[in-house]
Amino acid sequence: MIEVGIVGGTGYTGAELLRILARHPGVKIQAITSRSEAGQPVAEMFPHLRGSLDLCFSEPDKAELGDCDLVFFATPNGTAMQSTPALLASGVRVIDLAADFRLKDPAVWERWYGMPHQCPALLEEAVYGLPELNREAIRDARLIANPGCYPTAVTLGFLPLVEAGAVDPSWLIADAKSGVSGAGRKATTGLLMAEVGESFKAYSVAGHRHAPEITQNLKHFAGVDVGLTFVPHLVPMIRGIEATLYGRLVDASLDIQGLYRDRYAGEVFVDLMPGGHPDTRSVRGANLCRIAVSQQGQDGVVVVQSVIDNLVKGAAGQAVQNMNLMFALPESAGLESIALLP
Ligand SMILES: NC(=O)C1=CN([C@@H]2O[C@H](COP(=O)(O)OP(=O)(O)OC[C@H]3O[C@@H](n4cnc5c(N)ncnc54)[C@H](OP(=O)(O)O)[C@@H]3O)[C@@H](O)[C@H]2O)C=CC1
Ligand SMILES: CC(=O)N[C@@H](CCC(=O)OP(=O)(O)O)C(=O)O
Repeated sequence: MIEVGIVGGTGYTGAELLRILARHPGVKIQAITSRSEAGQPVAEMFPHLRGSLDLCFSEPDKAELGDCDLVFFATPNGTAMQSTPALLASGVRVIDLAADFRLKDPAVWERWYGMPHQCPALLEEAVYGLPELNREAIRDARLIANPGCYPTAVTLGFLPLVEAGAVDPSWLIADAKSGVSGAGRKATTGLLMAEVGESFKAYSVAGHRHAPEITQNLKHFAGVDVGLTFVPHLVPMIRGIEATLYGRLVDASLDIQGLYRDRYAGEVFVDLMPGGHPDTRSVRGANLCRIAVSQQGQDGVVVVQSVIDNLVKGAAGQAVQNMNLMFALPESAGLESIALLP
């Protein structure tokens, strides 16, 4: 059994890790931290875990994380980088669900996250945990930077086109929409039901911190600079991201359906639809990115629709997929649940 610790067990991604790991056949949860709920039984806060998990929350500094095989950080940006060097030194592997190790350039990190990086020497070693891109490197990694939610939907949506050089890399548009759980569990006026219900708006139009992450990914497999316009929106639903992506085909006669089919052949957690319009509820609760691709008109504009559950393929499910690879378990262990309808 892999012995795991979770730092930040009361947040939405931490709770989702607990839901998945409580029934994972190869995992024993050793420690779950919360500063605000330390000492409280986890199943008292999360009754859906009654009978599945018999542990109390503990303070992060008392959780004996150094005895675990793996520690997940489901904490705000800038938290994992404080304790990751010591954990790695004691032989513990780390998966950070936040952004601390996603950007390779510490100056870019500081510009977008507003704080200096505490361990820039680890940025080179950290493996970006998108299995469909980095599967082999993930297997041997000590430190995984679990991708952001929008970057997962957008990168998987654009990947086949950009990797094949099939679109103009200087003209890529990502129009993305997220449910409110993407903003975490902390109380915020702007996330009250009366504020977000029956309304729909764009935000961070001047620049969002996921833009450099997506650009870093696309540039990596395009081999050239990319020009990306990324606009996130907040929609009145709880879970889910829908990203509508636009590119200009270099050759309008390209078989784009075939390109996607070949790229994602054998990928259990990417579903290419033959057409139609994937909706977020078709992936709710599932570790899946569902994609449809089409061409509009004769002028070579390709439109990709990519949907994920932000808390599953966009966070906790992807983290467990990475863990499975790191510990040579079946990649889909613990991740077989089908989406919930309605
Ligand atoms: N929500 C989403 O869809 C996604 C989130 N992420 C990222 O995952 C991370 C967690 O997100 P989410 O679950 O939504 O966040 P939440 O705000 O819902 O939860 C944060 C958790 O971290 C704990 N925490 C806060 N500060 C500290 C600290 N300094 N030291 C230790 N623990 C701390 C909190 O518990 P307590 O205060 O009691 O200790 C809480 O359990 C974030 O970095 C987020 O950006 C990534 C992809 C998607
Ligand atoms: C709806 C909403 O507010 N979404 C968050 C992004 C989700 C997130 O938690 O960001 P990471 O994936 O980088 O951790 C935002 O726009 O800041």
